Amino acid sequence: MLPFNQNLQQLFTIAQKTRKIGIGLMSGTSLDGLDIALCSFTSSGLQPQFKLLQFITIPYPQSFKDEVQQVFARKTADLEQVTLLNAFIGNYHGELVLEALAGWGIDAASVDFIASHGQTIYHAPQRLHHRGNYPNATLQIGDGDHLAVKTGILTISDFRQKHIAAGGEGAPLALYGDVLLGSKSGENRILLNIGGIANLTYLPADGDASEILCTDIGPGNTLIDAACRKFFNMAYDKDSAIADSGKVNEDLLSALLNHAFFEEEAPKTTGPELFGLPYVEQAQLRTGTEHIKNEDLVSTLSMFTAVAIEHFIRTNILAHDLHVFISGGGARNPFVVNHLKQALADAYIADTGSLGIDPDAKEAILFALLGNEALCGEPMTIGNNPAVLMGKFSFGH
Ligand SMILES: Nc1ncnc2c1ncn2[C@@H]1O[C@H](COP(=O)(O)OP(=O)(O)OP(=O)(O)O)[C@@H](O)[C@H]1O
Ligand SMILES: CC(=O)N[C@H]1[C@@H]2OC[C@@H](O2)[C@@H](O)[C@@H]1O[C@H](C)C(=O)O
Repeated sequence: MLPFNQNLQQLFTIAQKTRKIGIGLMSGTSLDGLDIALCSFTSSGLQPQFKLLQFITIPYPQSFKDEVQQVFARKTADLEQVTLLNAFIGNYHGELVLEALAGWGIDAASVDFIASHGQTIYHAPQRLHHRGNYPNATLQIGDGDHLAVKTGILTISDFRQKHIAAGGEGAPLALYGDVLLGSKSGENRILLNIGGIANLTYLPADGDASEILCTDIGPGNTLIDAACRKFFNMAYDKDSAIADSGKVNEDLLSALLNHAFFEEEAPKTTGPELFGLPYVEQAQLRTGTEHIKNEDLVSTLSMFTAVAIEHFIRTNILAHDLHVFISGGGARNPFVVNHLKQALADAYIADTGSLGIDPDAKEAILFALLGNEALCGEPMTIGNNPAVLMGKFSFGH
């Protein structure tokens, strides 16, 4: 036999294993920390036998958040900073994986793969960039080679590019995990994730793939967090204490809800590039609400998130007997969740914990699952969504 790259042999061996141990990594738009989910898989595809073995979120230090914020969702940024962060984040995430493994008393050599989302720094689907000649685009940094070499573990990364290459917007990828882990015959389900951006997957009771819908909805916590940072020097509105102490400004709320994105047909994606503080400031100028109390602003932004979700569900998902399962940090925001419970009074609403899926771990589990699919799955056809296996392979040696 001619000599060949032994990494390919390793890849083949791992793909053939009947039980794989994989780590899913998610660093979301909230920039709160790195979510690390250690999972085991004994199959792929429509009946994934999967177990969450360990989960941790390692919070980012403020200095790291500040460095990423310099380039995050900004139209102009220091290109040197982007370049440095790409390598730095890959290596840093590798260190955090080793730290988590040490904390769990698990040897890196017993982990078959890491599936890493990276850090989104800019999301630019055509519906946002409006530059005719350019395709849908998105950029996640924290290169997989650095993670692989740091940990010595096969790393699969940069999942979103293939989705775009196959006709999608690069998100939401939750579709693939939600269909596999969240479907239940006989129950109309919505899996709602309230992270920085809110998204949902609708899974109809009859499993009709043409009815399944997975889309971003609008802001999740991103605007609430931005206002808390700016006016209260706090990372977020813990247990919605600030929103509860303020009053919703109805004029500003109407102006915030008045954007073409909300009328566009789903599936669609968005990000803090659109729903950032400048969006709020423009709505305040239009309505003469620049001087409302900071507490009222946080109340109004929290209601904006809640009402955008409620409207989307009411107008797009006409099924009855809805069971809504919430995940993401927003599941712990009582102001938002209580509004949804009141406004969607006919629906059963709980967090994904009641499905056995830790609400904080759900997105990291998704990437572990996508990594497992990349190794040994088959492309899934779900309606008109891209039917592709995603992710790029990096080797530790
Ligand atoms: N106790 C709490 N009360 C209110 N809000 C909370 C609480 N805990 C977390 N959050 C919110 O959840 C956010 C973190 O959510 P999450 O980790 O799901 O975001 P993310 O993974 O960055 O999002 P995405 O994947 O959508 O980009 C925090 O920034 C905060 O706004
Ligand atoms: C480009 C990007 O990073 N998008 C994220 C973001 O955070 C929530 C929402 O916007 C979602 O579309 C996506 O993440 C999840 C994991 C997804 O792809 O399903």
